[in-house]
Amino acid sequence: MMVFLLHKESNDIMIRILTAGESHGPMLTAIIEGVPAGLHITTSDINYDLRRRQKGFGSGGRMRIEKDQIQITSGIVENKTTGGPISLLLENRDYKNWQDREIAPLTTPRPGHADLTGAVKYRYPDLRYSLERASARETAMRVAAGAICKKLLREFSISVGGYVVQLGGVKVKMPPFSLQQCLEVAEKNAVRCPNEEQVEEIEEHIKKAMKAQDTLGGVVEVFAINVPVGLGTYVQYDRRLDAQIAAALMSIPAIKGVEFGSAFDNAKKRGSEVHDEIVLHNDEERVVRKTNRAGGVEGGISNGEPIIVRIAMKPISTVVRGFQSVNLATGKSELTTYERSDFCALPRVVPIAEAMLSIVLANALQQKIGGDSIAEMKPRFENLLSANVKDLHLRNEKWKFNY
Ligand SMILES: Cc1cc2nc3c(=O)[nH]c(=O)nc-3n(C[C@H](O)[C@H](O)[C@H](O)COP(=O)(O)O)c2cc1C
Ligand SMILES: C=C(O[C@@H]1CC(C(=O)O)=C[C@@H](OP(=O)(O)O)[C@H]1O)C(=O)O
Repeated sequence: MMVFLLHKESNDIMIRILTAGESHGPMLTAIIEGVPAGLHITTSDINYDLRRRQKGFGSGGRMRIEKDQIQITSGIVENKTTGGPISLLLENRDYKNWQDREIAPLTTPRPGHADLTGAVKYRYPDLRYSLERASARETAMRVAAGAICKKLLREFSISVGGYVVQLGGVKVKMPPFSLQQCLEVAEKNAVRCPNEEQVEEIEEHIKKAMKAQDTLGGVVEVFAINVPVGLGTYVQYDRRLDAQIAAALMSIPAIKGVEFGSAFDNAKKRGSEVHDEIVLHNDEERVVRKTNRAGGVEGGISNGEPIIVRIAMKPISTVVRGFQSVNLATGKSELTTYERSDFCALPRVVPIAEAMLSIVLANALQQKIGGDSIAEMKPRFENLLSANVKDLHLRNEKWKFNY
């Protein structure tokens, strides 16, 4: 029984996700490996977040075509995970509109897209191949996989959320709410703004850009609460929790900046104004922080404070007026052409960012405590939580650092 309760870091247990599919192909696929057995999952759990990913003011015509509904094809039997790989399918309803159509090749690369880089790298005969796979359509599968990871985290009372904190040049005046309350307010409006008083202003801002046939980006904040101390590690660069979170968030198409806590503001200040002082909690059994400017990670390890990360999205690259480019078939200078596009996808990035954060945290938790089933993980997690600074038994005598 003692062995059962011991938790050790295990690198071979891993939650891994692979997705496949083209934006206008018949369907998208995901395989999720490493989810422990016994986790309750229904299609509604996944569809809930898929619906959230489709909702957002500023979307283009495509979101009126797709009605994302997941199909579970393995790894979940009678609404419980088996521990085997989970496979998911999602139909692209737009496929039938492209099927059997004669499609002119795309030969003039659009700046801000993978058109040119992908075609040069893979030697494509048509730039469309790049956009088909680089498209953010694929993030639907990340959200589906993320919904499973979220459910796993929730078994351990860890919750993840997000909202918009800046849209284009409009900064949200953050209300004096908890992170969870901000999420709840934001979910009630189409721009995912945590301040009800600014919803109209933000919608107007998007409307103006749309009227000018232009596009917008902005900043999203994602958070995770009740994350235990000890996820991630500094022992190798790629195992640092902040590095893993940053990479996962940066992998979302059009995300070009990541900030932990108030990192960019901190950079302007003196150290004495920035670092989060350590104080005894009322019960004196554990230590907590007076502030959380670090955003919940120190030395690549979660420190028990909420993980708070902001991500910057560039304005959507496809603009109606077009950009100067070169037609690679004729060698002539040409304006890019416009087919269809989102004007602002920022509100829809919130569930995608939540999914990416959940995937990283679920994997880090699995690495920390291990376990093939929820039943096995639960006591290990309790053991992790009950550990506190008093258990450290730090020595209080002089010593020599000898090898
Ligand atoms: C939810 C979401 C929707 C997007 N919709 C569009 C779109 O309609 N038009 C567009 O040009 N880019 C859109 N993008 C961004 C492109 O996918 C992205 O800029 C492009 O693939 C190049 O990748 P990069 O910006 O990461 O370099 C969207 C991104 C996200 C996250
Ligand atoms: C399909 C989705 O997003 C798409 C992402 C995208 C891009 O270039 O990334 C371009 C648009 O697609 P289309 O070219 O078909 O209009 C978006 O609608 C989705 O989010 O499900």
